[in-house]
Amino acid sequence: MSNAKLNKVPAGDCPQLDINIRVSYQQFELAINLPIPLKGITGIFGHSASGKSTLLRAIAGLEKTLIGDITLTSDGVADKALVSKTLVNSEQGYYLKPEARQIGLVFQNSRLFGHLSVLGNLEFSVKRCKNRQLDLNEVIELTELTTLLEHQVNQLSGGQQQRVALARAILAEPKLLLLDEPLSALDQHSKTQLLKMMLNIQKKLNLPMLYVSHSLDELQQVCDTLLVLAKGKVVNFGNIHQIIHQLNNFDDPTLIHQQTSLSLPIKQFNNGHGLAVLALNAEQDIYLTSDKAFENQTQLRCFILASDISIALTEPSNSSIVNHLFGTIKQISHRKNKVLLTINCGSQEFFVTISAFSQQKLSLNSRQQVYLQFKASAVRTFIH
Ligand SMILES: Nc1ncnc2c1ncn2[C@@H]1O[C@H](COP(=O)(O)OP(=O)(O)OP(=O)(O)O)[C@@H](O)[C@H]1O
Repeated sequence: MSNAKLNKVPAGDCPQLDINIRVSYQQFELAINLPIPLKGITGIFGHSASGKSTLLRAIAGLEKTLIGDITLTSDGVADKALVSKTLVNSEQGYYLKPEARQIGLVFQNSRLFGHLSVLGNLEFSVKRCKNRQLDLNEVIELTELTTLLEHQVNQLSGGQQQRVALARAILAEPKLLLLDEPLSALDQHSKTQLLKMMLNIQKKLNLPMLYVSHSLDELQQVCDTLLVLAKGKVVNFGNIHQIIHQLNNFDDPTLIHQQTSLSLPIKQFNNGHGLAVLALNAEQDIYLTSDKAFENQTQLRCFILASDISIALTEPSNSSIVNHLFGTIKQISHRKNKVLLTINCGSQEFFVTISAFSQQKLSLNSRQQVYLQFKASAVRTFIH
């Protein structure tokens, strides 16, 4: 048991997962060497068969052929100081069993106990949890299951079942929660409800989550950090907005829609004309269609598709388009008959696609000063 011994690491550091592994199948190899700071919700994104689920399974202890090591550094139970725990170290022949890892899992189709009620499923999880700290009623409230407790789980909708799966995973009091496409079988309303719930649970319980999805749209709503996989390898890892901007120039044009991804402070919920105002920087604002839901927030996550922004050489004055930003072209990248412009508006980068024809017509060059224009309706937000 020497590897399971809890080695204290200096307090003040953040919880972290240190991964240095290889998982080999006949046609596929996952090779990851990466420390993942466990802050908030980390998205794991990539095409189908890029290795996202294999990575989660390796962390959970479900990949027996794994070579390498994984260490989880998290809060201790007694004094909250950080402690590191080896989950696997193949060189030393050490594999901690999945149930001893303190890692929760929610899948696309989480298998609940069909013969038990919602409450029965939750109580089962409570009974198995040692050193219980969480209050069952608090978790029931967080997952909005109060009115469903007596229902049989096989009579619930997909969204309701996923909420039970989430509650059950949380009640095991994991140090880390792994979510593998938990929303993919749900309708839009249930997706939005669950995303809001995940965010709330993450904050209230300070529970780090790794969230696998092939939908960037879902990840953008809740994740602070993004890990991108391609063919079993890490392509990018870091702040979600920066990573999305790096992916704009990625070789594979099918991975994302090229865009500017932003989190900005709300200056005004409604300017009296149905538009909300976001502060881009000291000099420039962004206008977007106002929504009542903005009133509870101080910061807004939003994105603008590169194809929704156009370029003018002089400031447009006789236009119905409300957003005119002044910027300097930083980079011009050609792809077939399209051109991707990276434009600095203050310290914020914007991404704009125009035709090669337009670029020639305007004789655009790097370091040239231009105006970006886009409608209020082109600023897409995530409303919870
Ligand atoms: N048990 C296994 N035996 C052989 N090959 C496997 C096994 N499990 C996964 N693979 C292969 O590993 C690759 C990565 O699979 P994985 O499920 O991790 O991808 P993914 O990114 O999660 O894909 P998706 O988004 O479609 O769920 C695939 O090519 C898959 O066929």
